Amino acid sequence: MGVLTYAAEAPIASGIVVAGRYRLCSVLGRGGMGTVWLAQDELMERWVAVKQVDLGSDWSGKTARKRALAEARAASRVEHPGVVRIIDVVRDDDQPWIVMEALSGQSLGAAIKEQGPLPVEQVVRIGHCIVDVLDAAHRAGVVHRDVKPGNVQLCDDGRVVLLDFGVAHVPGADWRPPPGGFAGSPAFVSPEQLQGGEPLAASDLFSLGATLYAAVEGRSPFDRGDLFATVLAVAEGRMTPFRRAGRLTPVLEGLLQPKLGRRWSAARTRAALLNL
Ligand SMILES: Nc1ncnc2c1ncn2[C@@H]1O[C@H](COP(=O)(O)OP(=O)(O)OP(=O)(O)O)[C@@H](O)[C@H]1O
Repeated sequence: MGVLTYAAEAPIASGIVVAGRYRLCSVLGRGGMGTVWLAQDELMERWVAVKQVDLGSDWSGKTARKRALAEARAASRVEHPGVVRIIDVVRDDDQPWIVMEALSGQSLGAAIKEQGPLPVEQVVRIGHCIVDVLDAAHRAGVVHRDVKPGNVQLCDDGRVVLLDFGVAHVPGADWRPPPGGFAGSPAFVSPEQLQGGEPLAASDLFSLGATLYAAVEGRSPFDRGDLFATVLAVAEGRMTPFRRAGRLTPVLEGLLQPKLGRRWSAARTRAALLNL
């Protein structure tokens, strides 16, 4: 099969075949919305990743199916090598599954956990890739809303890929996260997102700032160890002072501006990263 790097990791194929075609092999990762499996596409004879979307409290699977379709459509709308390629959305036993290209490597979140703070040059490169992806997404009308280290995949071939469009906003989409709460991850969301405001491209740039900060400093600028304290730190714009960011500091400060009018745009961020 195609991606040979998986051969060693993939154990004996399981007996579970999804949609008569995708044989589940091993778990690639788990998130709040479901489990991502490495699977063999027995028809095309290649490796794929399939995301088993949790049904939550809706046992009929109707909401989960809408959610899965919305996620797949949002990601498919952005044509960029830095966005995970969606192959299909299939239904098996009333459960929706998103079929994607299988990416090698590990998430940025896993890399930080394993290695601690990453070198500035590496974080500059990651920043470059993700700001480019976000710019493409925003031009396509998609706001990701959950940019964080766990959703950035560092592939073995150097590709940096944005994952998980599960709470992305697309105008006119059929499914939206329930109103009232906020979509995203507390330690990485912008203050305006926390207040449940309209989805804005600028909010993704704030989350990019928090993600790059976490990569270079080893933890989110607002992580206080418990949810309430973390949310308060975001709301009050109190970030932990920089210790390792070095020449990345002005870019991170620009992206992490709590006031929308002062926050750096994708173009300004890209230009600044180029000059570092
Ligand atoms: N296409 C893929 N190829 C390889 N690994 C993947 C792929 N998609 C996801 N993963 C792995 O699975 C993990 C969880 O994926 P994902 O973030 O899409 O799930 P989720 O349930 O939506 O998570 P969240 O908690 O952010 O909502 C990722 O951190 C990544 O390591």
